Amino acid sequence: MSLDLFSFLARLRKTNNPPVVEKGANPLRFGLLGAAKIAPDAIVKPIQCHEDAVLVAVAARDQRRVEAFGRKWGIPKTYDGSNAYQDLLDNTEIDAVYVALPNALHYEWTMKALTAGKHVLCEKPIANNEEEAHKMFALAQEKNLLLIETWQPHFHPAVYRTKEIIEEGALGKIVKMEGHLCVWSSTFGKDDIRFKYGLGGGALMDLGPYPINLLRYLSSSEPTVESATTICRSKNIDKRVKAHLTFAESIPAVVIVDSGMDGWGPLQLLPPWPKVHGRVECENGTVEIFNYPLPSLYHSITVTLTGGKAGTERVWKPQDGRGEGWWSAYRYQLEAFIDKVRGREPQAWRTAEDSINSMRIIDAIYTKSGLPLRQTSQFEL
Ligand SMILES: NC(=O)C1=CN([C@@H]2O[C@H](COP(=O)(O)OP(=O)(O)OC[C@H]3O[C@@H](n4cnc5c(N)ncnc54)[C@H](OP(=O)(O)O)[C@@H]3O)[C@@H](O)[C@H]2O)C=CC1
Ligand SMILES: O=C1OC[C@@H](O)[C@H](O)[C@H]1O
Repeated sequence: MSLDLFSFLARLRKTNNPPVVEKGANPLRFGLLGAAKIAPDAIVKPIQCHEDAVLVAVAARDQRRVEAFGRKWGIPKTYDGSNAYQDLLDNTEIDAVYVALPNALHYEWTMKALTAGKHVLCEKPIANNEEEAHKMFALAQEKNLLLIETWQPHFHPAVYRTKEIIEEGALGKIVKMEGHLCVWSSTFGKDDIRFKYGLGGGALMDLGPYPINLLRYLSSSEPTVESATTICRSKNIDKRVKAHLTFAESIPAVVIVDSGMDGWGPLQLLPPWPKVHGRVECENGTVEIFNYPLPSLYHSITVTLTGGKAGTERVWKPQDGRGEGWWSAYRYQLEAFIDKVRGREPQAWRTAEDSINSMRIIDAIYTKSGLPLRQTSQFEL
């Protein structure tokens, strides 16, 4: 499939500025915990273009900031101050919340949201550690509410297509795998939540879910962690992590994440080419997906057969099923969430087990590398 620049830019423009659609009779009412940087792309815009969802409120600590956020995104109700998040949860007109808080607060506010009777989409990683993840999903089950960790690549048809290529069988069995997510050091400010141990920081927490989940998804198997090495930027805050894993049938794999790649050029002011690919080597060839974390921005799926013949695909919408070429992975994810709440079978889903295992692997990598697990929340129900 060739990549025509005009349609590429037109698609991207629509992904970033999706149409605001008319809502149905009784849309699912969402509240947003935290006026976070990720929120516009991950939930505000997807809701704008979903006819069965409406964002009714946002809560943030600072009044000026939350009011500005509410105005910018047309959110009718704002909550501020030290009780803002709980005030939003006390709003009985809200059906579901999106938790966009630092990792260390995911447990507390998901537990509180479930207690308040809300369905929850919680940002990745779901918790500080596996122990917390177990308790969160146990409460969701007890309350008969939906809880999902938002790892959006799982919902994008390009990532699905990569799995399908492997499962079609022509490439033969998987022999080895690698997954990368390495980004420029200037991506984050010095005070970023990702650099604070008490907020659940660390490159593995922030970036690790991407390659770990990609390889689990593509191979439909769970790994054991053999070894891991880290480079830290400060005490207990990993900047770069390299982990060796073994998946089912003894498939070796390597996962590399880095939150501090050097720039290049004068004073290293220019961004490096990010390492954002997953590669699966099989008996008869390899498949590589470039930019699986943000496939709606751009991606490529390249299959190279042993002997040299290569082909590249780009997949923006599913062959069967709902979706538009301009939908972001977050939009596909919201579609699945709403399908599930409404009792319909979603096109893709992430189970409790999936998220709990993801935390188990993160914990195991920290342990193997000699770094402590992220601290369990002090919050008790
Ligand atoms: N799925 C994805 O593609 C992505 C997911 N993420 C995830 O989303 C979450 C938020 O990340 P991001 O948007 O980058 O982060 P931000 O720093 O922009 O947002 C964090 C939010 O947490 C709130 N907050 C509450 N307590 C604290 C505290 N003690 N210190 C700092 N902030 C606090 C702030 O809320 P307030 O508004 O109340 O001031 C802020 O809005 C993380 O879990 C991250 O892993 C991030 C990027 C991409
Ligand atoms: O979820 C994320 O996706 C992309 C990364 O650059 C970012 O740090 C992370 O939070």
